[in-house]
Amino acid sequence: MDQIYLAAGLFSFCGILAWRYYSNRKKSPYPLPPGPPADPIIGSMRYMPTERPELAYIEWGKKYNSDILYINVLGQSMVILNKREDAVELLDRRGAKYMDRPPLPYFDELGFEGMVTSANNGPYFRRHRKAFQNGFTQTKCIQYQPLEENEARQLAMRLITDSESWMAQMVTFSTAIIANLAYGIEVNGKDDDFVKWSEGVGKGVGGGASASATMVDIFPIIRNLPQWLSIFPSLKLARECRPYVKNIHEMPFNIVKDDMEKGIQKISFIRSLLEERASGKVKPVDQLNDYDITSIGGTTYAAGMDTTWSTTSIFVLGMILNPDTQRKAQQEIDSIVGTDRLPTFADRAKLPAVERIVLETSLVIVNSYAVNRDTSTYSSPELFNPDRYIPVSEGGEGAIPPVGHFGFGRRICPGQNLGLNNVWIAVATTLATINIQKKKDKNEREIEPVVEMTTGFVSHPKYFPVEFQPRSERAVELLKKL
Ligand code: HEM
Repeated sequence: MDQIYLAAGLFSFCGILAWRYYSNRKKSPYPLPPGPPADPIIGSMRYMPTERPELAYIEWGKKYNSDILYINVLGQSMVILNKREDAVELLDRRGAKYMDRPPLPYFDELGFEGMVTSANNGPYFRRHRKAFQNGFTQTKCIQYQPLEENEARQLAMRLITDSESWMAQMVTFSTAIIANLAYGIEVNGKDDDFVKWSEGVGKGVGGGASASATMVDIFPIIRNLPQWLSIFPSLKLARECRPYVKNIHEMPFNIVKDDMEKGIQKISFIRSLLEERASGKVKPVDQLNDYDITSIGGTTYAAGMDTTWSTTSIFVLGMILNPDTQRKAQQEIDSIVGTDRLPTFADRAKLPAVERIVLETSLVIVNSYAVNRDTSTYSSPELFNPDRYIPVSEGGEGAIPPVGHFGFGRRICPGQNLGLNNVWIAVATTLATINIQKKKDKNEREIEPVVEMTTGFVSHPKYFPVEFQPRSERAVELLKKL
């Protein structure tokens, strides 16, 4: 009997593929952009890169002499944009037309069915987007600055005392900020449950390869396989990490509800949504039910945590490979902030060299990799060179800021004010107190970091050893004053 079902399943499956292949071929009245050759039925599947797809797309661009590429895998069409102008034109200017998302079965299997990131335009998308946009305006983000300053100082102290686990300290930093502002929960160090869950969620999100490219995305039917038949690596990974995703949705939400019932006063984003709902002043179209609020909380956690620690890790890499850039920013901090106190957000406008490092760090977020590696926009885009942004009037190149590291148009990251603040304060505080340098082996020889980025929805550098040397005893004293 099982064999009959299997044969029927395979037959229907091939039928669906053939139908998708032929209907797609017929539908195109205009010539398609160039791309890798396609085989019958499976399309260009055998050319699909499994690792670092953004690099393959750049190579295809050169090979087919086009900034816009087309690929069809199993009937699923994809257009790849390698050039800044095209991305801005299509995703910003004509954003209303291109704002929808393809189905993301891998992320659904992982437990992110409710995240706004995968929702298409409609009432659900609009009420979630509105909650984010209202919650994280530039003005609203000011209230989180004392929390961010405090966490950045704790981060610097932990980098000094436990350098080996520096990447886990970055995860702790971003988790501590998000857990506190979203739910009013305090996170205690890298062994806290919330940090462990963040690592589990990060592993699952990282396994998403480029969106829509895992086996689960290509053959969503395999989501029906029972647990014991999770034979495909992406299905197995999504199922392994699903409990962490469930935890970050449910546990903190229940803690907030519990606190409210017990009359415990703690300010948080999720609490403000629950209180707003209870006030009865919300328009029916913006009303959020428990599922909405739980999903908004889980999305805040996942979207804010992984991106922030990835960016701060890239900053560390940039600093050990570019000691002169580091010294220059430290000199700027010393001359503006002095050495008797630590930097705060009040110093931000007076620290342009630090700001340029934050900008340059953003240049390498995978989503915008190709568009920001265009040599007609940046000379030597492969170099970590924050000075490229120095205005022409001050003798610099006056390069324009990168685009796309916070997305585009109607889907632009609603947490960008908060995200940039988190990264800025981590960069400023670390540079003020620590020399970030290559670790030395037992023969006092510097260990060259092997620069390898992970493949995934959010890409980060793989672990490399670093030495975090306090700049002075005074700097350590200031950090200890917390
Ligand atoms: C340095 C930090 C951050 C970076 C680099 C970043 C980057 C991005 C990017 C590139 C997107 C677009 C993804 C896409 O088009 O599929 C995005 C979307 C999003 N981000 Fe961020 N983000 C950061 C921090 C945050 C924070 C702190 C929050 C939470 C408050 C947040 C919430 C979101 C949400 C909800 C979306 C989905 C928007 C939509 O689909 O309409 N992000 N982010």
